[in-house]
Amino acid sequence: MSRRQDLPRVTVIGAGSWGTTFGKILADGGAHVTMWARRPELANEINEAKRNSEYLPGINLPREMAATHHLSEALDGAEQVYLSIPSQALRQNLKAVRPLVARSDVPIVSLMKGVERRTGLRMSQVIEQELHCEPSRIAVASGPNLALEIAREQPTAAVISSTSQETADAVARRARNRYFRTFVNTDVIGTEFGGVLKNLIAVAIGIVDGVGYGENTKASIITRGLVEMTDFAVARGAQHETLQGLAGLGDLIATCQSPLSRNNTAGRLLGQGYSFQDVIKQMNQTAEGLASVAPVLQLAKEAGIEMPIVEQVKRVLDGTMNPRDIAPHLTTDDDSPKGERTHNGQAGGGGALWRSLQRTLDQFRDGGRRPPRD
Ligand SMILES: NC(=O)C1=CN([C@@H]2O[C@H](COP(=O)(O)OP(=O)(O)OC[C@H]3O[C@@H](n4cnc5c(N)ncnc54)[C@H](O)[C@@H]3O)[C@@H](O)[C@H]2O)C=CC1
Ligand SMILES: O=C(CO)COP(=O)(O)O
Repeated sequence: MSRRQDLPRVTVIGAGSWGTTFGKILADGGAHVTMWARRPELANEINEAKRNSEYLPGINLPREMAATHHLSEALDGAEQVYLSIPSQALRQNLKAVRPLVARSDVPIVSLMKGVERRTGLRMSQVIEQELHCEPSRIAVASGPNLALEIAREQPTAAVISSTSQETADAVARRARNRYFRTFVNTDVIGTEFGGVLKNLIAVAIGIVDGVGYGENTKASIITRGLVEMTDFAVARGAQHETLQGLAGLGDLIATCQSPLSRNNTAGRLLGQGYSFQDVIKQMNQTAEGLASVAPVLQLAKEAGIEMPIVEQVKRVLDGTMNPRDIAPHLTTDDDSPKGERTHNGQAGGGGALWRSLQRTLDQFRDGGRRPPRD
């Protein structure tokens, strides 16, 4: 594995579709990227053919990308570490990563969009626990980021979030290039939950698509889905505006519209009548939403938040609801008409004032030199 000594070194753990695409983003942005792949044959293919034909068919990878299946080799000298494996496998992998990330100033960046099924924790929380690192060292990347479109270099925006403005800025500067623009924010909770929750709404969209329902149904689910996402995330500590940004509305639109989305695809198969077990067998890539439904509903219950769409996705997954019945159930099933507004949508007064204060503060802090806020 040869390395250009003059380039900044970054490591991506996980060489699936998003890990490899992000590696390409970083390499095209001027870094030397070392991918860690679980399987040696995939590492060989990336090294020798500059391809990852299973996950990114037809894409040529940059010369500045190398790969290894040895974790210690992958992490050697990394200035930033990006994590992109299925959320349910993160904790066990971090146990092996921990002794290898010796420097305490290396930012750790989550590219993942799931919550841990057993604990309900977000990925940044799992990282904090397993790597014993300060939250300020952790960043998350999210947004409307369908891997294959970005690998084809189609212009895309994303948001990098960290509780530390400095960490968010450093990662955003590294993770950008001519086709990939990064904004920043400091709302890690909202940014992570945006990515988790839009997957669940995309499963719902897939289900009604599979049934054969049209655009009214889908637009209704997307709109009400955003309300559910916002109510949930704000109740768990997010800022309302984050859910209106790239990591919320932006990603919701991309994922609900695209047949490239694995969550959308899984939903479509369910809507066509396949059982949950059949869908799992047919999916050869990660559909995070399927594992996130139960922990999200548990967190919603604890926060006293109603999520009728997500509830019904769970019932379809459990086989206790016919996918055809999902559409009439866009609100909870009582007779009283519901107000359309989100629980937390009273942002009109206090929220607007807060936003304008924040913008002013940002301008003072930034002096225009930082990546823009999402
Ligand atoms: N593909 C996409 O368009 C995007 C995906 N994401 C997120 O990125 C994360 C990773 O997803 P993808 O790369 O798309 O999934 P993928 O299914 O394409 O790849 C997953 C990778 O993890 C590896 N893996 C599977 N089980 C593992 C284990 N137990 N230990 C270590 N490695 C394991 C696989 O071999 C594969 O290399 C997910 O959280 C997903 O939500 C985020 C944005 C875009
Ligand atoms: O997160 C994504 C796009 O932003 C990818 O969505 P899927 O995981 O459903 O493919």
